[in-house]
Amino acid sequence: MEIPIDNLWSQVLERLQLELSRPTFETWIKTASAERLENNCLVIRTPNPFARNWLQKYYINTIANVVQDILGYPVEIYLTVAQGDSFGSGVEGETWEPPTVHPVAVNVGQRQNKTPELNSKYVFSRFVVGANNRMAHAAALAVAESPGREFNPLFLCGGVGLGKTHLMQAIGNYRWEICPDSKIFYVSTEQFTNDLITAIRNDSMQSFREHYRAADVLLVDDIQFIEGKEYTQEEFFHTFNTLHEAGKQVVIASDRPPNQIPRLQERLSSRFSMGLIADIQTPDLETRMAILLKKAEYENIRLPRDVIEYIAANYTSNIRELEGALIRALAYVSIWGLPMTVESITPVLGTPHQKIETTPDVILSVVADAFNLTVEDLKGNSRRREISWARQIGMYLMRQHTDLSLPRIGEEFGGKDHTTVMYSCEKITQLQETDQSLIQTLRQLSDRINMTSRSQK
Ligand SMILES: Nc1ncnc2c1ncn2[C@@H]1O[C@H](COP(=O)(O)OP(=O)(O)OP(=O)(O)O)[C@@H](O)[C@H]1O
Repeated sequence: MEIPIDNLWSQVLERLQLELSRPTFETWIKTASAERLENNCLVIRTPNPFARNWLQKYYINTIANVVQDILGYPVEIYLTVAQGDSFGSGVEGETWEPPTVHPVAVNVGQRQNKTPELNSKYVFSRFVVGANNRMAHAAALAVAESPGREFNPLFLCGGVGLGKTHLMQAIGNYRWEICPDSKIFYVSTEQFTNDLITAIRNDSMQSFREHYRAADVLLVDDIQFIEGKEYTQEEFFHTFNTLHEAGKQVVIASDRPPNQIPRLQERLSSRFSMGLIADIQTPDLETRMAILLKKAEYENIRLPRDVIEYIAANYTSNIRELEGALIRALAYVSIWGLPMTVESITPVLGTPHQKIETTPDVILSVVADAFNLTVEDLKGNSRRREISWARQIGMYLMRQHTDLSLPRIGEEFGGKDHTTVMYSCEKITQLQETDQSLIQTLRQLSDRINMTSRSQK
């Protein structure tokens, strides 16, 4: 017999209250409610789109595990947004929808599990055209309208997070709109190499070649990673030639022009240059503001002009970071019920040196919570990999967020030596030079530390 929904939810709350820190529980879990349980799907209602996104990102697995424990069978969790959310955003009764993706038919050798997909948000209508990307945009549109003609290959190049993937996938999405049967293959260079290795290992080179050479439009991302990979270059050269000769479109994205990719075979470099090389520069202030406006428009949110200007002025070189800043600002004001003003969002977007007063306990509990550990784990002596990793991150964050000396931080972590703290801080600092996801994790943890500290004032 099915358990009544209210009963189920109160059991879930009881369990989560024990598992999660108080601020996390109060902010994200307590404000949500269970709506119905149907066909092994539990629908949970959240107060606003940001709470939904946050739960989706950080706590969906924890909730699913607890529900499974209680019910004795696995359920899928669907998150919806309550009518009339606290932003007055006009998003009414928004329901959870699975993201629309266009799966690309892939069947190379044994590889069935990884299906590259096009992001349905990466369309031309969502791309803001400015002086920095005008040519790349026009070329992409021309290719989308008549593939295999004028610009073949189209080689898009530009720095990190400036819209290469967006434009490239917009071509794919556009083609799909017009011609749903066309074979659009989007692949990262790394994936191409992995497919090749799998095909060699499984003795299925024939199907690997047939697969890639059947594309109507081949979109290859991050081609700079092909450097020095002789066999991948060889195979890609032949794939490219076959497609090009058959009048099929190839679009390539890279963080630099072909002639600056080291250890790239000359014949490939010259083929990459025989169509059009269109570069994307960093956007100017007006374009960055227009991007924020467009983003807000799609999210149904009204943003004051000075807020847009403030964010755009502070995030100049990477649009992914610009978007991230907007999302963080929105989450912050939503959670604390603040008005959307420059003053409200400064603490969360301010410079890293702007510290909100916090305590070691807050940092310990935020870090423990984020890694599904306990504060005792962080203070203990276990050398289990996940525990020492979380401990190193915790030490680094304590150094960043407080004025405590290295020995004092060591004490907070159960009496560790100051050299251990120093080593951890140096290691985490160094890793950030190459690890984007670590930077993001640290930023999210910093936000949570700031939010929690603010709530305890
Ligand atoms: N002109 C634009 N208008 C609207 N959104 C944009 C624009 N340029 C980039 N973006 C957004 O910025 C984010 C990063 O873009 P994208 O992933 O395409 O960058 P990229 O150049 O491929 O980065 P990487 O080098 O890391 O692969 C995406 O969310 C994208 O939608």
